[in-house]
Amino acid sequence: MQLPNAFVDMMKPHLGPAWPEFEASYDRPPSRGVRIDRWSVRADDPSRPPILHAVLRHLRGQVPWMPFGFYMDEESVLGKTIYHEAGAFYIQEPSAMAVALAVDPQPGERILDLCAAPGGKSTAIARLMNNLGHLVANEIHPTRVKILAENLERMGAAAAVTNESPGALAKAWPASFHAILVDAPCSGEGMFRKDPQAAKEWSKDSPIVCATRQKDILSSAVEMLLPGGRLIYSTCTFNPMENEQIVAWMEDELGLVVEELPNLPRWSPGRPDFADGRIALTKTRRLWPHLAEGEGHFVARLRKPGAATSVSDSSLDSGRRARAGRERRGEGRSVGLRGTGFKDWQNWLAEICKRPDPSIETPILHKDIYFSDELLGLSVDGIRVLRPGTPLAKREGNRIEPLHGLALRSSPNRFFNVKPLDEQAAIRYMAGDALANDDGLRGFVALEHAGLCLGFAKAVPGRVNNLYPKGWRKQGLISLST
Ligand SMILES: C[S@@+](CC[C@H](N)C(=O)[O-])C[C@H]1O[C@@H](n2cnc3c(N)ncnc32)[C@H](O)[C@@H]1O
Repeated sequence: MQLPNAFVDMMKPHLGPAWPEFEASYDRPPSRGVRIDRWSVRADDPSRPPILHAVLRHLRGQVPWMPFGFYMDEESVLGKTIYHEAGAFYIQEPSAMAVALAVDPQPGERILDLCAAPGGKSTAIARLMNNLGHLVANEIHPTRVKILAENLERMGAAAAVTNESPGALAKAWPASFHAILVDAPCSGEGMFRKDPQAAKEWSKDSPIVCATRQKDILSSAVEMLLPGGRLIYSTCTFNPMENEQIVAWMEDELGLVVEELPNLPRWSPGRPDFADGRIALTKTRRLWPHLAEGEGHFVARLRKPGAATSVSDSSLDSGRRARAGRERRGEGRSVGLRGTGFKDWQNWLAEICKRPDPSIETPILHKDIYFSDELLGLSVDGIRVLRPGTPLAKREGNRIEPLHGLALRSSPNRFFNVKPLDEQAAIRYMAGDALANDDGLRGFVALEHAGLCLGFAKAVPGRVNNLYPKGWRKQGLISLST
């Protein structure tokens, strides 16, 4: 492909003898990948559903640095299947999979993904924590934040979604997070072969403009880190100004300390010679498109000085203790979820779930929607919150009806009423077709296929009403079993 001349002039001296190989990588087709989040991909795991073999037949081998990441051909139909709709996998560029591994999220941690849409890294972070942490996914752009919320919901990821500038969040949430990811808006030099328009829009000023914005975002991010917390910085661009030089700036100006990232297969060390020569920059990592199959990425992890705040010492835990106290007193956390509202929820959950997920037992109620509480203990004054967690159910008068988010976040075996569907029936269900009530079920039913909870239906005598949300319905999803 025709690379911008100023880009060649900038990068060629930096790459030296590697330049021809790097340049040639732009003539290869872009890489695509898939993260299989819901099913175990271990060959010896008996819980692997048989359909996984069919899914793997559509893939081209494992991404070397991601145990549940696989390469996918451009023409793959996986994105048009019921498995995609039910959150079994997330289509993600393979190099981008490196970032959640660098975050290394731990159960119980409070984590902020500051530039999160469309949600590739947030969904991976939630998966790596087994949904046992408190993730806030923020996106500044008002349209992109909606796509983020939908992807988090589809993947059953426990996360709050906010739509704020980093500066506004820093005012509201000082010293609040164990880890913050800044997957920064960048000049996108790793996007050129996927999106030739990105190459046309690139100018020699792009790295400088982007670096200034990145410093602004990072200055806010550091304020929100707990002492001992980690900041993960990543870009999908190659120039030194937005990568090693930003990391050197964070050490000098923000007082952070670079930390060694693992040496995963095909990851290369960062380049001290791209900044002021400081050796610590070898602790950062680059995924070069001529050395690792993927579009390319830069990732660094830095620590804020101070004794690490353990999960149990943090304000998260005081939030949890305060909530436990309110529960003992029979109060909910939010307006409308006190006294009887709270009891109604518990009674309803006990009616439909034989084993409720503990993280949804004490939701908050906002505008008649029950959400899981992922903002636990964080002030929301003046913050645009799209959703404080997963939408679980809605209150209609004195009834409670399950929402799709509850299905996607749950394993089907948590519910009393489960109706297995074969793949063709699941395709019809997701198209919005009516279902036959041939097994005498009554009330809310969770629909199951391949170990996935597809959504809900309501069984009444003689028929089953399809509750698959109208906005999610799709015609013509493709079968993998034929
Ligand atoms: C590289 S993308 C994030 C990709 C995302 N992390 C993922 O894995 O799906 C960067 C995001 O930063 C957002 N952004 C742009 N300007 C911003 C700013 N000044 N502050 C915070 N975020 C910004 C963009 O809208 C974009 O969604």
